[in-house]
Amino acid sequence: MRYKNLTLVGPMGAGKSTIGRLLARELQLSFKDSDREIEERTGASIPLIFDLEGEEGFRIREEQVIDDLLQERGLILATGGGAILKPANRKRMSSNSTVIYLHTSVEHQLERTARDKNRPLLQTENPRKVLENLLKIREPLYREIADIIIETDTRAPRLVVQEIIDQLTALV
Ligand SMILES: Nc1ncnc2c1ncn2[C@@H]1O[C@H](COP(=O)(O)OP(=O)(O)O)[C@@H](O)[C@H]1O
Ligand SMILES: O=C(O)C1=C[C@@H](OP(=O)(O)O)[C@@H](O)[C@H](O)C1
Ligand SMILES: [Mg+2]
Repeated sequence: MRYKNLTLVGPMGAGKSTIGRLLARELQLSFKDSDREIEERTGASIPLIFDLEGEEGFRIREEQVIDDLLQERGLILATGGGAILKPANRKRMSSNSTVIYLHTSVEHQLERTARDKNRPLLQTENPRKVLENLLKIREPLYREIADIIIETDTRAPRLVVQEIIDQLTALV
């Protein structure tokens, strides 16, 4: 195993879930998505968890899942866009993985999330404003923990994967 764990961070629509799966296939590593893991453990969808427990309840579950999953080795972990908010998560990601920030403009985030109703924070009148406001708070945190930053606006998923592999190879 050349790599320790790899964690993908970035805003909604950055492609964390999509790229993580492709990258895991390419590197023959196992793949986990923290949102899917929460859904499997609870038997509830992300929107239902937000309805029943609020964002705060969801964040507690997310922290537990990230802590558990990053105990492993050789894992590719796609996180949710807000996972970097908790200092404990940032610490766990930094110490137990190489962190890859998938950078994406709000314009592309909007395009990529428009048809998907499974992101409770975007079920509003003005998702653009929500994404802009979230990015103001979160962008410095993504940058703070990133070992590698990958631009995704100009690359199809396959090329994002290739760029990640190129940058990882340059790191070691
Ligand atoms: N680099 C890319 N170029 C074009 N579309 C993409 C890219 N990355 C992801 N997508 C598409 O955007 C949508 C959201 O991707 P997803 O992996 O769910 O993002 P995230 O997990 O970061 O919220 C999906 O339909 C996916 O196919
Ligand atoms: O940005 C966020 O706060 C969230 C992002 C979502 O994951 P994706 O980034 O994979 O869409 C999911 O964790 C939840 O809806 C909250
Ligand atoms: Mg995702």
